[in-house]
Amino acid sequence: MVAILGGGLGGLSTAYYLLKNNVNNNNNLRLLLLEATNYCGGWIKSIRTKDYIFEQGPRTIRPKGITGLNTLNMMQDLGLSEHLAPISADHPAAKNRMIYVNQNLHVLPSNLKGVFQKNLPFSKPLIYALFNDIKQPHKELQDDSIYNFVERRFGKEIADYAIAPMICGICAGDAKEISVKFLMKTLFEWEQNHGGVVKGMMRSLFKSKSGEELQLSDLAKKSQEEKWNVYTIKGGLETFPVTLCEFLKQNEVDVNLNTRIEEIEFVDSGTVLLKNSTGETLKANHVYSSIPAYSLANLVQKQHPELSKYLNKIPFVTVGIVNLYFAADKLVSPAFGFLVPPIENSPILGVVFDSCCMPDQNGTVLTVMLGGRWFKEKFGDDATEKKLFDIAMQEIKKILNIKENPSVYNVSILNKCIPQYVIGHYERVEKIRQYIQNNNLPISLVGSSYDGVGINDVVYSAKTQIKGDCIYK
Ligand SMILES: C=Cc1c2[nH]c(c1C)Cc1[nH]c(c(CCC(=O)O)c1C)Cc1[nH]c(c(C)c1CCC(=O)O)Cc1[nH]c(c(C)c1C=C)C2
Repeated sequence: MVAILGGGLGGLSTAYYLLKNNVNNNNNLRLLLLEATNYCGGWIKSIRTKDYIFEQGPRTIRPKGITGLNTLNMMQDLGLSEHLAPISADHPAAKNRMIYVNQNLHVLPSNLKGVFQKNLPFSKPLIYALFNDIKQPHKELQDDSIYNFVERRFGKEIADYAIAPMICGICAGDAKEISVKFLMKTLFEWEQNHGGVVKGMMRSLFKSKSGEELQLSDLAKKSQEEKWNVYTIKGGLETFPVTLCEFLKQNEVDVNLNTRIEEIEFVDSGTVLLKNSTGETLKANHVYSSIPAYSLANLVQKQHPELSKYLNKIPFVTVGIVNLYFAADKLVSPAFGFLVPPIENSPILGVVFDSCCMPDQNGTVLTVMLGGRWFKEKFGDDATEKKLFDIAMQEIKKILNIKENPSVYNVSILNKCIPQYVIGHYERVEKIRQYIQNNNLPISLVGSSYDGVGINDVVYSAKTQIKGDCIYK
């Protein structure tokens, strides 16, 4: 029996690929998914009514790259093809991404032409950043913060107004702490191996590309032909984990809700005991942990304090989400929304214009994101939903010039929801996996704590982890 800890997208995807593996290899491995709460889907949660959808976690998925195409293959397999709502590259939600600087909203360039023009708040056309890169001397490093790297190669304005807000949008984190390898591994390697980004890029143009071949589903091919930028799911993103969970149950995966594991004991390389909160002990041959690294740290603390210490070194941040529904239509211009660079020292991280990104919404739907890396600093230890709502309203009235109050709203505090891949993250994860291997522990690590925080990354890391675990072949 294989046990899967956690019923978020990481755990569900792990069960899905283990099931596929069973079918492909004619195995009959029993699969048991254990979820501590009464819901499968983790942070992906949608509140739907006939007029609006409030997304409490992620809202869009990227179709591109091997990880994006892989998720589309899974979507088709789950029968979700007709439920997807693509946003094409020329849609305002794809083109108009803004930042709020010096009390003004500025649209970021979205095409090559824009790179040659001067766009506020930048003092020069962005193309000048490449000259900066060519001029910079070589600096040998193992890792660096993404902010330092971009400031060094492309200048402070790009670091402050493009990269730092983008890091807020992706992981609600501080670019001065996040590893450059999180988003720019290839660029960093070009700098380290070839002395600069432009030099590395020129050399790579003459090298043949190699990568994993992925057989594309019709849906994945369609996304390429129609040039999708991102997509959502009609009726809310929650449809994805809910459908995936149903698929697993129909295929005889045991999904146990309200089952909180409190301790893990490794007996030998093929036996592991999972003790739950009611004092019951489950025996498995292998366990896949998709729960946050800090939760796993608690479970292994007694038997493997060193492993627990490494796991606890992966920090997480809390995000406040304020969803707002206004009956009036088009209160904002058509755009994806805006981000506030940390240098502006605002109480909010950004706002998504959901009614522009998602179909079938009457009126105006906005989501204000607050806190992240600065949650405690801005809101203290006793942040209340009322406090977050008041701040969100005050900011959107000021920035978007909205006069009315929302007809409906929802506030969620997502406690420790996004892992932070701080400097040294990848080496730390390597050390954790090395410890597991050296001690022959029958456990594999999946989920957002280790190999990528996005939806596509989480799905893909479940697939690659299972492929690498030779015990099932
Ligand atoms: C709970 C809040 C979340 C914030 N980021 C994420 C969540 C769940 C996760 C996330 N969002 C994006 C990515 C990148 C890769 C992907 O899968 O699409 C991840 C992992 C994309 C994204 N979401 C927002 C922005 C501005 C971006 C950046 C890229 C883009 O322009 O598409 C909206 C947004 N998310 C967060 C904030 C603070 C925010 C602000 C408007 C945090």
